[in-house]
Amino acid sequence: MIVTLTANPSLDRTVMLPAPLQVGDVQSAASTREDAGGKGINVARAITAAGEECAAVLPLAPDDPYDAALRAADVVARRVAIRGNVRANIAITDPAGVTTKLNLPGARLSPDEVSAVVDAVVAASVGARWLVLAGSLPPGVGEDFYVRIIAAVRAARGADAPLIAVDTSGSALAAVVADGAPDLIKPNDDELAELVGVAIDGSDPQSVLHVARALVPARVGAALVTLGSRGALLVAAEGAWAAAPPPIQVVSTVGAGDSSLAGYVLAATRGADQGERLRLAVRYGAAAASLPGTKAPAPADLPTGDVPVTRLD
Ligand SMILES: O=P(O)(O)OC[C@@]1(O)O[C@H](CO)[C@@H](O)[C@@H]1O
Repeated sequence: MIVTLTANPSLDRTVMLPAPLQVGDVQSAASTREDAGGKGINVARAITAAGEECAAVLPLAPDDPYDAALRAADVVARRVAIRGNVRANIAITDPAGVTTKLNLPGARLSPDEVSAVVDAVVAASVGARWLVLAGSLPPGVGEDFYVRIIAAVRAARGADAPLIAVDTSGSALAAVVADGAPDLIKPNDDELAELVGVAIDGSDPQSVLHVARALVPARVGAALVTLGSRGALLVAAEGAWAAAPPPIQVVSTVGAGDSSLAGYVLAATRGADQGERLRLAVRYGAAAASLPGTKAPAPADLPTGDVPVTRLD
């Protein structure tokens, strides 16, 4: 069983343009779509589509329009009732796959709502093998929110606590790395550079590895560093690997990182070694990038091309 938390879900509206975006101009869209989004929901959709048991915890007002999209998304949701409404995030894509994204802050949670989310994650984590904490934090929860969740789950579950993966950025990621001892983080190269405070050349695997090694294994169990069209790096205690994606036609890059994380967790749950986890992560990321909007990939969407995995150290 895998559990995800989406503290800050979003109704993802994707506007598909027939030509590149012209900032400041009027343009007609070719089509639009709406997905129940937010990083933990996206991870849960990919994991569920792969046939693994998964529950997605999220704060959600009972009458929120987001719920209709969530019901269509085919995930087992554990809703924590709140008063505010889910934000709507906008993505604009063009025929070349260039994706422009506008993300809103999200609804503020009251202290009672924050506690209810923590309690819901602790309750959902019974019997879970992985807990995925994913996405930005909404106003009101505090930048150490994921640290608080990790501590609560580990205190409640003890030796049976799930492995914990975190996909976030900025101060929330800094807090987790400082005090949360997560089993896995999934930054992209920009997020990793901001975290460590040094420039990274994403085209040079050794540059990424050097920076990630400042964290792994001293502060986090492993780092899955996604590099967009260049693939990803996995840095673990026992070694580091790089993998390049197969050629694909990019449609929308929204959710590609989430699908990579889903691929890693799926492979880990099935007992795969680190190299195979990275390979599946890259295949899932590529599949998501080849789909429109925030559509999560199913196994049938995975690219058939080769994904070479190279050992780095
Ligand atoms: O503001 P956050 O939580 O960092 O990102 C939110 C978001 O961009 O992440 C997903 C793609 O990764 C989308 O479904 C969603 O709109």
